[in-house]
Amino acid sequence: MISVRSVNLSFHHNGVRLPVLKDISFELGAEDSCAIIGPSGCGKTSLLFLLNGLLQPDSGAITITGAPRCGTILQNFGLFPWKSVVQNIALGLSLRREPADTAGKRVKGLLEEMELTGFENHFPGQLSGGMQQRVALARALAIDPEILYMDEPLSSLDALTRERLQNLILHIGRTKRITTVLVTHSIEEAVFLGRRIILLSHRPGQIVRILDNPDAGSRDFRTSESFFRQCSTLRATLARETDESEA
Ligand SMILES: Nc1ncnc2c1ncn2[C@@H]1O[C@H](COP(=O)(O)OP(=O)(O)OP(=O)(O)O)[C@@H](O)[C@H]1O
Repeated sequence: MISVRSVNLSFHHNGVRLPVLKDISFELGAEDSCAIIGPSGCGKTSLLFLLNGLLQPDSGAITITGAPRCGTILQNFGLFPWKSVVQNIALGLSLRREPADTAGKRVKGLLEEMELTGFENHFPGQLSGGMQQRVALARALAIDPEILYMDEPLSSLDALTRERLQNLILHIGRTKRITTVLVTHSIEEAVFLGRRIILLSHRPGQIVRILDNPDAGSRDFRTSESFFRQCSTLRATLARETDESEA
């Protein structure tokens, strides 16, 4: 469904070309769940932006079959502080000029699903981090996406809220049959949510390894032996990669 072939990306800054991603190739199938992890500044967000079309590669090709509907959750939730919960959730629907009655029903359903009923007219600044994240999730889900891109969606949350929302993302991905692509700094989160884990090197980011993680996909996985084993493998690979780049 998503095919990335020999993709290179660089930015130009003050007349200097800064290579950011180098020779990236991978494929994801429908309903796959993928986590992208790597050192700070290695190009994870840039890769996500290439996938969702916000950036174009210098060379190589990204092919996504079937023109699927895509939702994106940006770092720090990306909510509009001056818009209410309802207005934030309805944003994608308004942009698509969805009739008010269908949009209203959809938003009401999502408010219930994300346990936000009663907070319709609150502004993001009046909500906890976990609630803001549920608003961001509701907004991304409002357009009924087939692919959901998430850029460190849970990084600013406390441990338990983070686990609850990881469970929610897992549940949503499975029940709504959405392909999910998640950028994260957390080894545990990558292993819990990614059936395929793409590990990038230091900038310019190259794929060091794609780890198959077929047991991801159930809540119980978090406490299983296989989970801890996969976390150790990923941690060791990440540490090795960081050491080599700093040597
Ligand atoms: N628009 C831009 N113009 C110039 N340089 C940029 C631009 N966007 C990103 N960069 C640089 O490209 C590199 C990769 O950035 P990116 O945000 O993709 O990395 P990241 O792995 O997501 O980082 P982090 O883990 O810190 O969030 C960084 O060095 C960043 O400073």
